[in-house]
Amino acid sequence: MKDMVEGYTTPDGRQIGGVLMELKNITLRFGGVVAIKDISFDIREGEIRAIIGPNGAGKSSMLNVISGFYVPTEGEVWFHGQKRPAMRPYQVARLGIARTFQNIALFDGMSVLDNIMTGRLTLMKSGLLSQAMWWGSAAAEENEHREKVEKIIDFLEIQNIRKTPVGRLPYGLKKRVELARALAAEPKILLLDEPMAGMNVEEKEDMCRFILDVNDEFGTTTVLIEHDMGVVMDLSDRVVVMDYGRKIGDGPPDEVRNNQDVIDAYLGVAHD
Ligand SMILES: Nc1ncnc2c1ncn2[C@@H]1O[C@H](COP(=O)(O)OP(=O)(O)OP(=O)(O)O)[C@@H](O)[C@H]1O
Repeated sequence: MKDMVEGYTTPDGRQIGGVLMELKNITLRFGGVVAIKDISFDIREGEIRAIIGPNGAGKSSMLNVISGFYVPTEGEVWFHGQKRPAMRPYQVARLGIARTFQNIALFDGMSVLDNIMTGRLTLMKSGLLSQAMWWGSAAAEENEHREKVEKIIDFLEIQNIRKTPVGRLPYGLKKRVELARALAAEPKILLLDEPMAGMNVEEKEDMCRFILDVNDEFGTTTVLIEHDMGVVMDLSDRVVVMDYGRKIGDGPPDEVRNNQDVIDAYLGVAHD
């Protein structure tokens, strides 16, 4: 049963905690285009939260508001019980929000290991110069970062490609490396923008398993956009449904699946 203050227990017995982030009456305009219209929802500690909707519904825009890439025209973002001021994306990243991208954004010429290490940049204390010179505390710090990264590499079962340049990897593995890099930042909230896009069935199954295992092992709160309905319904604890910038549904997968507005939106039924 859901307890809106303390959290709730999922049907598979996982304990979901209190509210970690709250989006309050978010509106986002691009000139005359209203990408998001007065949407509110929350994200709870340990939850896998999906945002779905037809093309152009405003899902990526919403993810960009959460990641700080877009500042909403109206409305507020609350994180850890405090209103988040307008920030640059790197400042939001330092708060513990990491993401993957719809189109893979890795450094093709760099090894898997080095790509994942870039995920730790926001956590590094010593400057680039002392790191480059391998000076004192920088050396100790780098060892610590390496250990964390190796743990993630083991966890995501990519040991055998750790030295391979990313450009040589098949698509499904590149997506896994992106997940690894985002995890390297030890995020409080992990944002996944279409993590299964372009994957075959086997790759999708692997990615689903890893997302669930990450949630299990690290307790990471995850927000994902995904078009594959089977995946969304299997993975998520709660789903926000957007259509033409508005929220038309919000709840557990079964509830959302039976919501007539949601069914109409996906069937393309006209609305006012
Ligand atoms: N930078 C931008 N400038 C102008 N309009 C934009 C911008 N980004 C998004 N939009 C518009 O905002 C609306 C929502 O777009 P958004 O990309 O958020 O939808 P989406 O649900 O993620 O779509 P898709 O599933 O196709 O990726 C669309 O009408 C889009 O054209």
